[in-house]
Amino acid sequence: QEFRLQPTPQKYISQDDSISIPLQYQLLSGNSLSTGNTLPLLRSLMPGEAPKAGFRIYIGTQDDKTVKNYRKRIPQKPEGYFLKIDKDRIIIAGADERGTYYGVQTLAQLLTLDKLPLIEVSDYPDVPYRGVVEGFYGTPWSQEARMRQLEFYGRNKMNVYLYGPKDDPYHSTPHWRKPYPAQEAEQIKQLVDKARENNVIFYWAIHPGQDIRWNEEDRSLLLQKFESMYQLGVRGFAVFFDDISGEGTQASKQAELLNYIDNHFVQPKKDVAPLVMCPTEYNKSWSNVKGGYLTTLGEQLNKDIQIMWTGNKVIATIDKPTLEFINPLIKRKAYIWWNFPVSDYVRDHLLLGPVYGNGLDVKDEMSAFVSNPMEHAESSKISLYSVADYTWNMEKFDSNTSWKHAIKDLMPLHAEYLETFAIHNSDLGKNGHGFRREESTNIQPALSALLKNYQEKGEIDETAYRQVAEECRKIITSADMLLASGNENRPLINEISPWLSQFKLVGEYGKAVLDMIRLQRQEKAFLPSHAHAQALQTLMTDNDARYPQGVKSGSGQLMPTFDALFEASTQQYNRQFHTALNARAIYSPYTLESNVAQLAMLPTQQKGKEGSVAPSNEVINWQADGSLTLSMDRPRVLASLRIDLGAPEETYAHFRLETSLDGKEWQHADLQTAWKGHTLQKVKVEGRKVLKIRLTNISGNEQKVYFKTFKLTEKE
Ligand SMILES: CCCC(=O)N[C@H]1/C(=N/OC(=O)Nc2ccccc2)O[C@H](CO)[C@@H](O)[C@@H]1O
Repeated sequence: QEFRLQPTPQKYISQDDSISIPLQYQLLSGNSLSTGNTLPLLRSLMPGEAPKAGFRIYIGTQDDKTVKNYRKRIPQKPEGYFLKIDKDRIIIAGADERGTYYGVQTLAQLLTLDKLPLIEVSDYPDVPYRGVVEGFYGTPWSQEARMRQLEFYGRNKMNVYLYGPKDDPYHSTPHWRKPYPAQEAEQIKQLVDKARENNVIFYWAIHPGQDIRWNEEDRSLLLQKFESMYQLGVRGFAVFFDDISGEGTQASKQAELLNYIDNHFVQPKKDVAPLVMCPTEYNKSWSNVKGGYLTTLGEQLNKDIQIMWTGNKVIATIDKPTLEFINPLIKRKAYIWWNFPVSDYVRDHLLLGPVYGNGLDVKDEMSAFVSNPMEHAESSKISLYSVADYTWNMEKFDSNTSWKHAIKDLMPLHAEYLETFAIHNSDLGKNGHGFRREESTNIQPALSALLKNYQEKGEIDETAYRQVAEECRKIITSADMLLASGNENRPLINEISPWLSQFKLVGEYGKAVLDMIRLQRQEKAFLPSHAHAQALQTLMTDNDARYPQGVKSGSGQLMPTFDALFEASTQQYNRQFHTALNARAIYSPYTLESNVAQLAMLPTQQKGKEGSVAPSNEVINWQADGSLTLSMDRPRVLASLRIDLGAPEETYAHFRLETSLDGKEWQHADLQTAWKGHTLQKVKVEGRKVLKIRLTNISGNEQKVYFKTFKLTEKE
């Protein structure tokens, strides 16, 4: 693709002329820039500063006399800037310090061209706060990953990063009251310094709700913790009340605490960004408007306190009606927490597709738009690049153009291969939130034409066949090219390599299945392709041992089509040659349904005769009457069932275990008698034929348990 500025500027005028990049220049900079990272950035980009040089660079904010002649050209918007490149000078004039910094970031992109175009850019962001909330369940990002992220945000004009990883014990229960130990504190300080260098506001979030008490003591402990973070350099603070139950959920208490923090900490400090809070009712499907939680916050919270919102559901795209619902209730513009590309509820999938589905007409209805990303930091950059683009200049946002450039930005030398990989690894698969994404859009018409013609008429659509064969070749090549891409983006390849290996198998499987439908009338030649296809199916399901969360690739369109063609051609062959070849593609025959949200996200796995639900690494808040149901694709005879809730014996008395052959009639299975003294229950289900297994909390109260083992073995 041709060159573009990222994000798309509000106004860009080109004189269709250019100059060679000045090797020497005289710098006239305003006093306002004497601190901060704007001048260091400029000097790192253009090292030829010389007092007597003819070429001049004028840089400053609108109060500086160095840019007073251009004052009127500066957009009067926060973070706005005016950038002009002329034959003998460059002017970078910002409405404020961050705007000037952004002007330099835009210049940095132009300096990657062979010659500097003579242009004028008048630019500013549509959405005031733009960035990322590290707010997912699962392995928090590493220090190195976070440092790289902050540089990425500086380059893409994102101005906030909210630190709130659910699994950091000092962010949430049990240690939110305690200061960080020295080592972790030093790491936070490093991040804060890196954020300042990239003009990003580092927000530190606290998640006290699970056990906060509404008293003087906890309030002062929370303020002391904020004070200790302030000493580390933190200048942005957030309080998250999401995913909690009990006392902590009262709106008036939450408002009282937040106003106190605002009045006694944020305002008096003068150099702290507006306080941000995440409400307990943070999406429409969970809100009970009549209950008054949101209106209480709206009425009682100080006006400058920001209130987060994920939309009509936990995972949802944001459109005008979404904001027309929430803004009047909270009496301010919602601070959008967008739960994409977060994948902590579909950890076997990578979400690398385009950012789409959010309204382009909502720039004035939100105070912020921050993305909750995947635990895979580098992989998340495909989406984050587009979020930066969307929030800076919303009306000009083009999902597909942005996606292509995001990929080129991530791996310029392997962009075409990464694009092939990304387009086939974008859907989430079935999940508890019901949120899906398009996948394999480039080849989807050929896949459905090929399958339709074959299934309905037993014929091969030659055009579709050729296109699918070509795509399989590209898939195999792309996987190898990316795995062998060396150090272009080693951190990215380290994250995605399990999926790259799986992706290659998907390509091979497609080729084998195409051979099968081609050779289906040839009694001997068909067999090796059938055998190879089965071998590939086995290899594609075997990876679970190495990766407990599972590794799925091409699960939206490619695999369902290839599996359907495998089954149809084998059935056809069996009919024609009176054989009994296995005509069932191996895929996980187990599906999980649960109304316990933290369980609903867990993938199921099959290894030979073993079927299991992936273990969870967090405490499960198993609500009263909450249940988990494991369903098979067909009735199977059990040899054993092992359940480990990581809790003492008596806990199992709170649960009822049942099996069913039809999903209607349920038989009790005894959890208690199986195994004295250990937490691992070996349930006596020997020889029982089941279609479904269900575990229910019948205690009438919420149970806190671990979900360590839920594993069945089938009889041979
Ligand atoms: C303002 C947004 C709060 C939020 O989204 N919280 C979590 C979140 N909460 O969603 C739930 O469904 N949470 C939940 C519901 C009931 C019981 C326990 C957790 O979903 C995201 C995707 O899984 C997680 O990454 C988030 O940390």
